[in-house]
This record gives sequence, C-alpha cells and structure tokens, in this order.
Amino acid sequence: MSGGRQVGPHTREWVLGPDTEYRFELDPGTSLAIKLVRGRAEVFGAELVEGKTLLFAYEAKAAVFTWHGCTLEVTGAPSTEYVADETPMAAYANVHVALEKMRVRAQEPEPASDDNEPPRVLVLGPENSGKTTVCKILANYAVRAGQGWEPLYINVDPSEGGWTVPGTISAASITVPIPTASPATPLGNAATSSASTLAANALTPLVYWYGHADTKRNPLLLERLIRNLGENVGERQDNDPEGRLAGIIIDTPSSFASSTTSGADHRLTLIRACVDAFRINVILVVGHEKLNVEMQRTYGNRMSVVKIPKSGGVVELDSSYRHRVQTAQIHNYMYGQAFSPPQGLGPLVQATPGGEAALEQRLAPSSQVVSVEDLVIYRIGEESMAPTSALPIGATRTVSELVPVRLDPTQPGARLHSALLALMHQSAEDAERYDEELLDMQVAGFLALTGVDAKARKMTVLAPTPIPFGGGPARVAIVGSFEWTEQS
Ligand SMILES: Nc1ncnc2c1ncn2[C@@H]1O[C@H](COP(=O)(O)OP(=O)(O)OP(=O)(O)O)[C@@H](O)[C@H]1O
Repeated sequence: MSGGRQVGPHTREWVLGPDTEYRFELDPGTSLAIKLVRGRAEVFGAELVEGKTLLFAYEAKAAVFTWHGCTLEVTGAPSTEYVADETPMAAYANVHVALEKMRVRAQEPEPASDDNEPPRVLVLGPENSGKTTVCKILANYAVRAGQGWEPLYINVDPSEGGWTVPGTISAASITVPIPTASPATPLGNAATSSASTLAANALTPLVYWYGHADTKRNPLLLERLIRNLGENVGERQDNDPEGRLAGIIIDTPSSFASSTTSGADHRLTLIRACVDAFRINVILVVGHEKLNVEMQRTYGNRMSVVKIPKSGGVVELDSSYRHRVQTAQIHNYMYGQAFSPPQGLGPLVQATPGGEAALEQRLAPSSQVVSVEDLVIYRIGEESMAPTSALPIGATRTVSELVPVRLDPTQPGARLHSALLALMHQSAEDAERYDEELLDMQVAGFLALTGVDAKARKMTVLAPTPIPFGGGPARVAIVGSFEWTEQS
C-alpha cells in the first residue's frame, strides 16, 4: 500500500491517477481535512471545489474518487487510508446514463406509456453492500447533470436517520449534491430541526414515524407507512409534472435482502409495498446474485432488474458502530454538531463539513414543562393490557400490531422516561379523529421526555425549538423504542 507524501507534520499529499479513489476511515473523536489542490474529484458523486477544504468527523468512512486524476492534501490521522484503483464507479456511471435517458425520454410530448416514464429506482442489497452510497451517487449525478433535475430521495431504512432521527421513513427533493461529512447527518441537514440555524442546503423532508430500527419489529406498521408515504409522494408528483421527470431513488434496509431468516414473507411483502407505492420501474441489486435472480423472476417481466457490483471500499459496520451512529443522529437532531478541525490545520483555513454551510452547527434545544393532558402519548401495537384471566371465557388476548394504545406517563409501567417521542403533525380537522388515524399522520418534530412529575401530572420535554402546548386541542406524540441519552 503506497502512502501519501508528507508535506507537513500532520499533512500528506496524495496524487491520484484516473479512475482511482482515496479511501479513509476515522476513529471516534478524530477529524480529517481534505483539500483538492489540483484536478477534479468527488465524494460519492458530490464534486469538490478546488482550493476548498472539507472536514469529515464522527467516525466517517468515505472515499474521494477522481475520473481524470487529481492531487489531494489530507490533514489528520485516519485509522485507515489508502488509494484503490479498482472501483465500481464506471458501472454506476453507466446506470446514471441509463436513468438520464429515461428522464429525457419522459420529457418528450408523446402520450405517457410505460416506455417513457421517468426512472423510479429501488436499490436493494445485503448489509454493508453500499446501498446508501449508490443512492447518493445516483442522486448527486442527477443533480449535477445540468438539467435542473431535483430527484426525490426516499429512505425506507428505519435504522438510518436520513434527514432526522432513526426510526423514520422519509422523502425529500434533492436540490444540491448530498454531502458526506458525518454519519450523524448521512443525507445532510434538514430544515425541521431548528429554523434558526438553517443551512442554505437544508431540506424539508416528508417524515413518517415507525419508531424502531428493526423492520421485523412491526412489519405491518412499516408496510402501512410505506404505502402512506407512497400516496403522499404520488400526490405531490401528480401536482408537479416537471418535478416528477427527475424520478425517484429509494434506499432500502438490508433486511429486504436477507432471505435466510424466518421473516422472509415480510421481506417480500415490504419489497412489494415499495414497488406498488412508488410505482417502481427499475430495481438495482447491489452485489447479490441470489437476490438478483429472485427479483428477476418476480419483477423481470415488467421492469428492468439490474445487478450492479459492490464496491470493495464499503466498510463493514458492526452493531456497536451502528448504535453509536443512531445515538449521534438523535443527539445531532437536538444539539446540532460541531466539527473540530484536525491538528495541523492552520487557523486561517476556511474548512466546511462536507460542503455544508457552517463549521459550527450548534443548536440550543429548549426544555419545557407540559401537562399530561396537553401532550397525549401513544404506543403503536401494544398488547391489550387485560390479564388473560380477566377475559371472557373463550376470548383470546388481542394483540394487534396496528392498535395505538394511550399511555399514562405518570404510571411507572408506561416506561416512558428518556423516551424519544415523535410529535405528530395535526391539522384542525384532526381534533375529532379515530385513534387509528394516528398511524397515517406525518411527523412535525421530535421530543425527548426527560422527566415526569406524577403528582403534578406534568412532564419535562426537550425539543430543538419551543413548542406551543395548551390553549387548543392536545398534541399527540408516539413513542417507539429509541431512548434519549444526553451524551452523544
Ligand atoms: N468506496 C468507499 N470507500 C470508503 N468507504 C466507503 C465506500 N463506499 C461506502 N463506504 C462507507 O461504507 C459504509 C457502508 O456503506 P453504506 O452505508 O452505503 O452501505 P449500506 O449497504 O447502505 O449499509 P446498511 O447495511 O446500513 O444498509 C459507509 O460508512 C460508507 O460511507
């Protein structure tokens, strides 16, 4: 493995040949600064600007790829760094070209048919195959194509935070290339966290709350949310004929690809839910022959199913890393994140995290006290609490995955302390609603329940910005299985 040329105590220069990439992995608590000195280069499809320094932190793992060669100046001490001359970028670029042809064809004024639909792409693959990276690259190439495309990026992997916190599925139009500075903000910043520190490239995503990282925990709920998101996206696209031409790119959970578990049925049901809900017309399978054959058999007669190679650079992420990242994503939602430049980066260097607006993205969340009558909390899919002995003879305990159960936070059995809550988006018509309609509501924001005073029937909640409670219908929140911890 050849190394970079030392050009300062903490800085190395890497000269990259055409079609190669500089890969790195960071340890906790470290950061890395990369400056493009000469040539052209990109991080997962997002172009670097010559002379500008980019910062990476929070255990980021990524690569700077160049089509025609470049020189990079790298400051900091990654745990791993090397240049790879074998990458799947040519294959990914071919996919982009094919998608671009579909977009252009969809612009033509011939009557709409299956042959001139914009690309609606479902990306499938096993754990650590690089699905998210492929989605980013394809979305970023579309944004860079110079046609004004704003593809819709959809994340249906609840173990990833997307633009907000883990436990969600979400969609947003991509208007500027997605940066890769920190796994705490895998898709860049969202405007929903705090309006006061809006980055210019912050997005307003559509968000639904599933509440868990694991798709097997409540597949019925996930399926319903996928269909809700699909309906919402479909309506938006029908009202925006220009916008829909850029198409859709969907990142999926790795459980959709793991056929050996007993949850195989759910897996296929959830894939079908995505195919129907988002009217998928292209399936990309990242490096998995068996899944590719399975998808060819099921969907090959009505859409393109294409196997694409996995990158040798994808890092195997273990469960403790994933847990740390989820905690960091929740923490980032409340507090934002600050990037400390690595040792050796001159004080005058203007560095930005992954191309985002500011080095300091600190938020000041507000803690507020709310009465339990003004914030009503539900859990979805709790077993009915009546003991079996209290049920009429012959009746079985009802266990429904889709029943919202109202919780009393003042009861110790509610297990709500330190819970992360999704605050639902309520409209005036929602004042009179059926409990089941809670399942179809979008998320307005997230709260952490940090204290309960049972006697006073009050709770303390933390949110990025103050939320008006009281003086109207009660607000509704849903709890999942994520906990709030102060330290990230
Ligand atoms: N070419 C590369 N060089 C270095 N790191 C990479 C490369 N491609 C991907 N990675 C990193 O590898 C990790 C896993 O990639 P990614 O998240 O795309 O995989 P995934 O299949 O979506 O994961 P999951 O199992 O969570 O669904 C990420 O940290 C990503 O930034």
